[in-house]
Amino acid sequence: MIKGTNITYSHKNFPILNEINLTVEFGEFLAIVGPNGAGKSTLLSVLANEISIVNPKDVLFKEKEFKQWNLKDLAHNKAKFSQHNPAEITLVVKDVVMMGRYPYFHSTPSQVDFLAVDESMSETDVTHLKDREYNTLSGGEKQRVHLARVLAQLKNDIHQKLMFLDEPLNNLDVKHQYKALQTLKDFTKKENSAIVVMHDLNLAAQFADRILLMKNGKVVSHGKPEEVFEEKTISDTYNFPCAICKHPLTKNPMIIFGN
Ligand SMILES: Nc1ncnc2c1ncn2[C@@H]1O[C@H](COP(=O)(O)OP(=O)(O)OP(=O)(O)O)[C@@H](O)[C@H]1O
Repeated sequence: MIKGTNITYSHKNFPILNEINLTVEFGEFLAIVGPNGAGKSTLLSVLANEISIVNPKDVLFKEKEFKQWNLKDLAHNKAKFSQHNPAEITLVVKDVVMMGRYPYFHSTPSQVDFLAVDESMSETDVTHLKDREYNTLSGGEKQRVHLARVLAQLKNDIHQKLMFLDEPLNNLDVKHQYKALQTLKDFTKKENSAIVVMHDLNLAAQFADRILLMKNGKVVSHGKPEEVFEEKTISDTYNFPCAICKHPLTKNPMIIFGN
């Protein structure tokens, strides 16, 4: 689906990413984790073609460089949920979600676009807010509106799509964190893929197929949750003690930080 080879990136001579290799397969949910400043968001931006790298051949999406893609096709095949959105958007909620459909129509949305918006608002539980001014929403509600917008962008008949999400769980309460992750899991079960930057290691262990653990712009470990979530690796990477046991219900690794 997407392949990164020796991805190296510096900003004004400040090295941020150092020879990162990764492959995300069709149907895979990859969680990128690691301490603050590890380079997670930068890596996601490089993979999503938001930041240019010296050698564009280092990132191949569906075996093509991004510059080989038609922009409209690209917008139908991949979407990104960003950590930072404009503070002010003077639209009502359903129109913000409709922004995700802009790659599909010129001036007037079709029934298909309205349906995609309705479905996405239902998936992130914002249907009851659809006529509210976006600017009056709470932080978590705004976050769910943007998630709906990104989901709406990829509602089409194309197979094997890719969603990038940078800390999508910020500001969400527990129920909505689980609902968002379940929606992403359902998306990946249909041969689509998701690359998600997240801080909650236990949620990553529960939902991700594979984990990419980063520190100082490098990959520390990459593999299944039970391979990556190992006591010494995690406490060394975060420079904080932890214990790891099996979750009593899910049997996934459960990380408990602190002494
Ligand atoms: N435009 C920039 N100019 C200078 N330094 C930058 C720039 N962008 C990122 N950095 C630095 O690169 C490093 C990686 O940043 P990045 O945002 O990718 O980390 P992160 O792992 O996503 O962190 P966090 O968990 O705090 O969101 C940080 O030290 C950051 O300060």
